[in-house]
Parts: sequence; structure tokens; C-alpha cells
Amino acid sequence: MPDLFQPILSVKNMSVQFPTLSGAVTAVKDISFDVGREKVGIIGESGSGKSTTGRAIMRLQPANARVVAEEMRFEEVDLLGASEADMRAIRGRRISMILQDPKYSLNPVMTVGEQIAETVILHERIGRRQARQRTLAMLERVHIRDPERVFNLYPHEVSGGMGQRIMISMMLISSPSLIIADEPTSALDVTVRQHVLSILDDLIAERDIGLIFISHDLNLVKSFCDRVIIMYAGRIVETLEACRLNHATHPYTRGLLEALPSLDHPKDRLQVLRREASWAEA
Ligand SMILES: Nc1ncnc2c1ncn2[C@@H]1O[C@H](COP(=O)(O)OP(=O)(O)OP(=O)(O)O)[C@@H](O)[C@H]1O
Repeated sequence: MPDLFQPILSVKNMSVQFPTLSGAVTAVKDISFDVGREKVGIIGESGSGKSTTGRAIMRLQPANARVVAEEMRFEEVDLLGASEADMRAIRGRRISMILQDPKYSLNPVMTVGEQIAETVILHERIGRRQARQRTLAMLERVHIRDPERVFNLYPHEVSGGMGQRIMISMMLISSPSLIIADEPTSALDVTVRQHVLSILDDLIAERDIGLIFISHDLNLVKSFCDRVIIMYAGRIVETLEACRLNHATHPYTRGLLEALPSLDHPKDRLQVLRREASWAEA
């Protein structure tokens, strides 16, 4: 039985810089956080450094990016010192990433079933017949009603919601301990989104997986995650239990909460979000 409170991932004082023609851009500034077997949301407006954080953990940042940290540890692995071969063994097998649009993550010229089966064959070195059985079972697990038929479909033949369920099955079939989901449902409409999220929720609870859920949707993160990290201009300004989000003290988080539309208390005008340069400083 895994220790639910033991961090799977520990990041200490991580910064990420990109050289640009007009000088270095520090996209992530000195951030520290842990993730256990829990759902941690990372929230912040566009450009606040959420995706850069996710990619740096996977070591998938562009070649010119500079990542520095005091520590980046995933289970027993020192992510800072790991070789590219070590990372290839970790990506997809022990840490998986679910991105916004399955269209761009799935191979367009392979059926979805073949792609999932390939993943199992690659990671577990099992035979084709066994991989096919595992794939069909996993498709069923993400509530795909006719897995034999869906196995033979190409990515362009599936809807957005089904595509995302296929991605989830592909990312979970190798039983990772950490999943990084970057805006996984923002391309879906509300009812499909709820369905996809409840499937993801069941699977990660059943397997004690840690989840980093990157989003700009405060309401969604509030209801779906256990803890929320709020980023502003590359910094973590506040970390809270999701159920305590309404008691947030940082003025940026308060601004985000106050900008949410509410049916109970309709507002004539939405507030303009307050921003201060000092929040992005140490
Ligand atoms: N390859 C790059 N070169 C230069 N700057 C970059 C690069 N990638 C990201 N940045 C900059 O880093 C900052 C953080 O970007 P990032 O994509 O992590 O933000 P984000 O919070 O995920 O935003 P969004 O919600 O729009 O995806 C931005 O200012 C962005 O312009």
C-alpha cells in the first residue's frame, strides 16, 4: 500500500529561462512544490508559466531553455541528473502527459487501438495478442462501448471526448505514478468534460496516481483537485487546499475568485483583474 503522503515529486527552487533576441525571459521563477498521490491543480493566467513547469518536469523543454533547481526528484530519480536514456524510460511509463487536443498527440496514420497496443508492447515487452487484449480492456475501462470497433478507428474518426478518453487509456495503460494533464478538457463542451473528468478521477483514485492538473479554469480546479497552486508571472503566489480556496489571502487569487461569474450574486460589471509587479518578485 503506497504512502499517500510521501511525495512522488519534489521540486525545490526551480527556475526556467529562455534566451530571446531581447534578452533572457524567466518563465518560471524559483518555485517549490511537492506532489503526493493527490490531485494538484496549477492555475494562472496565460503566460504565468504553468506549461513550462509541466514540461520542465518531463524534461521536454526546448533545447535552448535553461532549467536550474536545487532539487527535482521523482520517486527515487534525480530528474536533474538523469540522462536522456533514463528520461525516455520514465516518460510515458512512470510519468505520463495528457495534452489539450488528442488530434495533435495521436499519430494520424495509425488506428487508435494499434497506438495504445504499441505503447504496451514498448513499455512491457509483451506479445501483440496480449497487448490487444490489454488495449480492449483499457478502452472498456474508459467507458468506450464497442472497443473492438473503436480499436480500428483512425484519430480523425473519433469525437473530441472519445479522443480524450483514448488518450487517457493510452497514458494510463502503463500504470504511471504521476500524470501531468495540461488543459486536458478545455477543448470539450461541458457535459463531455464532466464525463471525461469523472473517468480520469476514478482511474487515478483506483491506482493511487498523483496528478498535476494544469488549467486556467478556477472553478474546475476548485471542484476537481485536492490542492491548488496559484501562479502569477512565473512565481507561485499561493498554495491552498481546494476546499479552502474561498479563504485565499493573496490579492491575485482574491481577484481571480472575484472575477468568477456567479448566478447567486450576478454582477453588473466584471472586475478588471488587479496586477502588481511586486507579486512577481521574491
Ligand atoms: N520557447 C520559448 N521561448 C521564449 N519564451 C517562451 C518559450 N516558451 C514559453 N515562453 C514564455 O514563458 C512564459 C510562460 O509560458 P507558459 O506557456 O509556461 O505559460 P502558461 O501559463 O502555460 O500559459 P498558457 O495558459 O497560455 O498556456 C511566457 O511568457 C512565454 O512567452
